[in-house]
Amino acid sequence: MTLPQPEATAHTAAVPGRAGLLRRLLRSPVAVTCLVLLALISLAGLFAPLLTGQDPAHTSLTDSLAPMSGKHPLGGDGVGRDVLARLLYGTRTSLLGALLAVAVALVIGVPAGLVAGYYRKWFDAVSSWLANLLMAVPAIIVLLVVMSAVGQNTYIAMAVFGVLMSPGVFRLIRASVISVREELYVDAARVSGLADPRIIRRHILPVVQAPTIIQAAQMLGLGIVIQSGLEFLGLGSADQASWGSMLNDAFANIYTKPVLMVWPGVALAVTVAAFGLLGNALRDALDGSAVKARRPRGAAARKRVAEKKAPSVTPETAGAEDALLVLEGLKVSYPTAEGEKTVVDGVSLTVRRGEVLGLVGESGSGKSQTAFAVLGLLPREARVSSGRLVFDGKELAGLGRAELNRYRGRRIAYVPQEPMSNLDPSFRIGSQLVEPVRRHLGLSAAEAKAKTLGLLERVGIADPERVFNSYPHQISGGMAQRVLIAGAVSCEPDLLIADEPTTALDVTVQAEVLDLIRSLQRERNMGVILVTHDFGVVADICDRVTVMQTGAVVESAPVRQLFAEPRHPYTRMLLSSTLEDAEPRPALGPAVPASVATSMNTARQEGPA
Ligand SMILES: Nc1ncnc2c1ncn2[C@@H]1O[C@H](COP(=O)(O)OP(=O)(O)OP(=O)(O)O)[C@@H](O)[C@H]1O
Repeated sequence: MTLPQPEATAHTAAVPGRAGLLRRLLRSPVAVTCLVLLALISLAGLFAPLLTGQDPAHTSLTDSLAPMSGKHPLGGDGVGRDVLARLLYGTRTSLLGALLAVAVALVIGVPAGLVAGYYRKWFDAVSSWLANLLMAVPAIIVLLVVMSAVGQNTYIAMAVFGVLMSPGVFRLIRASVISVREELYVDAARVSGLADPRIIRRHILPVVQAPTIIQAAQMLGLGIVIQSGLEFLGLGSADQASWGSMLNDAFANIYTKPVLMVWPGVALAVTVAAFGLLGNALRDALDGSAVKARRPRGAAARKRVAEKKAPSVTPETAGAEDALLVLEGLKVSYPTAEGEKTVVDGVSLTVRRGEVLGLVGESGSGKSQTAFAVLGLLPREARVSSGRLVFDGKELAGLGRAELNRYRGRRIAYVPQEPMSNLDPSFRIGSQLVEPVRRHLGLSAAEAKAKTLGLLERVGIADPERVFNSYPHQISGGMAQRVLIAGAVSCEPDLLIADEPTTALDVTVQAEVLDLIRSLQRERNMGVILVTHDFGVVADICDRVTVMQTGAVVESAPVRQLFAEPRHPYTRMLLSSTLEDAEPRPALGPAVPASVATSMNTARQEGPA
């Protein structure tokens, strides 16, 4: 069945890619000026032997403080060395020294920040402690000690300075990774079974590259200043021309020939300012291209039901013969300042093949936490214990991430609440859908594309080719949810977990998306866990319902039975607040009584529970 597609394309603007970034950068006069200046300075250093025939280290007492002449276009310094030659060759020393320091800082800081931010745990604790320690050490003292130990070698000093700058890079990268690893599209990538290195390469690195480039530009300027400072203090290599050593010589002759200060001073000021301003221009150009607003997952619990908890009614027990998923005694808690807070308390449920299980309860009752526990997606700080978590006869509790990835995406799929946040804004939809298909089903690129286009058509997208080539911001929310449903069923999963899949959509699109999930479920005989707080949705498509209150299951029953005879006071309270005055009628057909579904749809549209 191909569904109608009422939702229109939201935007048609192109996503700014690398070419877009360069274009924007080149539109900034400041950036262009800085780039031109830095290119000229670099070329001057590179082609120094062609630009001057003088040896920068050659001293001649007769040329001491010589005025400008054909032989010495910028004159001679205190010991008769050619100032122009020293300026040109000094460019090499300054730029190479700064580049070395930045390279060392990035080589240490970037991988350490990535690992600490992504994996956290002991590595994060140890590396953060080391970073704090290094930042507390006064850099100049360390450099002086190193130079007195290893001799006056500028490059060794700059490599050590790179080590001292690495904590800054580490902190920046770690903070960027932590903010992006909680993004829903990163969770979605995990759920689709992608391995960590791939997630880091595709979803994390593109986000951290912008701050890294900006930081590198700033550090280059700083590196040049520090390197010149050391040379000015006379701590550099004596036989090496550098802007710092030129300043040192100029300072010694400041009263007799003050102009000697001008050349290295101008070179230093222009280069450092160009790096700083280029960093700012890069930041401006990148602004807005990283669409990374962090969205909180799940809503905070709203008002608690005043009603005292009654004992649970027909709690779910395992053991159904055709059980696809058996969860027993799941407990999830979080450490808080007031002690441990239990948010899921002994939840048991069973999903059979081809069955849609509705998981209902008010906001904060623990539905999403239960679903995330099955998916292995709970935050690291969560303490999880469960008697059993058995999927298709295999115990999943305690499996490592790599083993879990054999199930996630391939056999257990996930449809999230907020479709847009689950698509990475920097990649085309096609590439996001094709990758898990290729990985899990081992298809070639062409086969995976053909399959994906077929799926997009199947989920009711009228122009699959266009959507395949679009970026997420170019499609509507309803279309994005169809895309995610296509992605979820692409590897033919046995179990689909849909966490409030229609909450973020408008009412007309909600019904279509529910229809789609139901028809795909029947077509593929999938087990489905549908997390919702909406009894109308339950009535529409569920076979059985499990009701949760404050982290525990209070009632579990076939859907018709639950609507006809709700036994737990909490279920009755939820139903009455949903149905208002509507009377549930006895069953009319094989699924939920049509009248119940209709009345509840009406209630749902008129006012939510
Ligand atoms: N990282 C966390 N740390 C502490 N408590 C948390 C954390 N994540 C969720 N919780 C708490 O767990 C409880 C259950 O949350 P959950 O998201 O499962 O509720 P829900 O029933 O799905 O509600 P909703 O429909 O609003 O999403 C809530 O009280 C929530 O505040």
